[in-house]
Amino acid sequence: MPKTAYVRTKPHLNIGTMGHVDHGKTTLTAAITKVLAERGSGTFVPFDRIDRAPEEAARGITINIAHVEYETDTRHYAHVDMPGHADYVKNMVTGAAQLDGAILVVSALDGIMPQTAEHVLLARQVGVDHIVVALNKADAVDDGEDTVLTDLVELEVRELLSAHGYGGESVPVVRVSGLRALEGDPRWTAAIDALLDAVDTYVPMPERYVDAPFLLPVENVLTITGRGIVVTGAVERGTIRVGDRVEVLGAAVDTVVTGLETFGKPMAEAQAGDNVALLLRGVPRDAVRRGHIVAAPGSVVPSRRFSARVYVLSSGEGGRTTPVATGYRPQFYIRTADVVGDVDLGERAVARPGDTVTMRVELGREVPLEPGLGFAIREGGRTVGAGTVTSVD
Ligand SMILES: Nc1nc2c(ncn2[C@@H]2O[C@H](COP(=O)(O)OP(=O)(O)OP(=O)(O)O)[C@@H](O)[C@H]2O)c(=O)[nH]1
Ligand SMILES: [Mg+2]
Repeated sequence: MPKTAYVRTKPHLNIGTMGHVDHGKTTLTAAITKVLAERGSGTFVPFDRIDRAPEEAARGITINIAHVEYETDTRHYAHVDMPGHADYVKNMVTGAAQLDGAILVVSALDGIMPQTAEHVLLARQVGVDHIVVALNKADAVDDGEDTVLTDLVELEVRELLSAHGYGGESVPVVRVSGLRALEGDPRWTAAIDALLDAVDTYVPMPERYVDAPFLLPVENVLTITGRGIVVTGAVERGTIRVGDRVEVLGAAVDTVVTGLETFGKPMAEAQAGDNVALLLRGVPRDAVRRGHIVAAPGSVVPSRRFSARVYVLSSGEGGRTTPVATGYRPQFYIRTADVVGDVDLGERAVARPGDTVTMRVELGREVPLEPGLGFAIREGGRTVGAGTVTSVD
């Protein structure tokens, strides 16, 4: 049976759930799809279809990012559910790199925890401009007559967001219970509606550069035996049609797009902002990986060297306790890529935790770079710095 084609009837945005492990991101994601399915706009995606890898089920945590789609009255959304566990921040960064806005999930029982703060910092760095807060597990807080405990958590979250330039006073904070909404409790399904209204109104439709040369940072790669490979990700800019030629930077591959889909629905044309799967003809398995870039041929020149302004996280923010010096070689997280890089601090030579410095970086491999591009610096499983490219050398 031929699959039904994707019909673009509403503006499309990419959002996602982030926050500390176990605060309820996957439960909330399932609840959102359930509430909307009952409104007749989308399909319910149960919890175990989001965390579906055997290791995820066994450990009760999210490891891989998962995508679901849904529609509100005014918009079509691709929603990325990201892992909260400290060991999988790598995967979280890949998910966040595609977002137009994020839902920060904070358990009202626990308040801000280390990955709550780390995710906010990383979101800022990879270019997520708008955050809406879901104060989850509101059903479980023993607040008695007033809501003093939850009020304190809310205050704390607003301060955290302000500290990272998100204007915490004006960020919508909605008290929800993903778990009770999934069970159909009307008080809490109404809270999901309120959360979606906040996302619809607070996260603006970003400008889409549909006329720019095509660029898509690869999030995932699948092999279809005999047909080629499929790469998935969000289109950063431009437009692509079946039959268009592309190159894969990082893999040194020239090829043709032979199929295009979004959430299993074929499309003739994908444009900036769309979350898509591209079928690429004749590309050997294993040639393309997460972090590579699919682009219009000749449209970008990748480079290894750049200058940047970098904030070195303080130890209180989970960063290093000792200074970094010229010769330091951490991992740089740029779009969906992570690449090792050599740091040169010039005459300054050292940077202490808490400092903002200018540095030159030489990456281990070429990636497309441009002034203004944000990135994170990680080392030994923790985030130690956040920066912005100032010039490409
Ligand atoms: N009481 C209560 N429990 C909840 C709520 N939402 C989630 N939980 C419980 O919290 C636990 C963690 O929920 P998940 O949805 O897996 O949390 P998560 O944030 O996706 O976790 P990671 O993806 O591993 O970071 C589960 O036992 C849920 O049943 C809620 O609104 N109220
Ligand atoms: Mg989860």
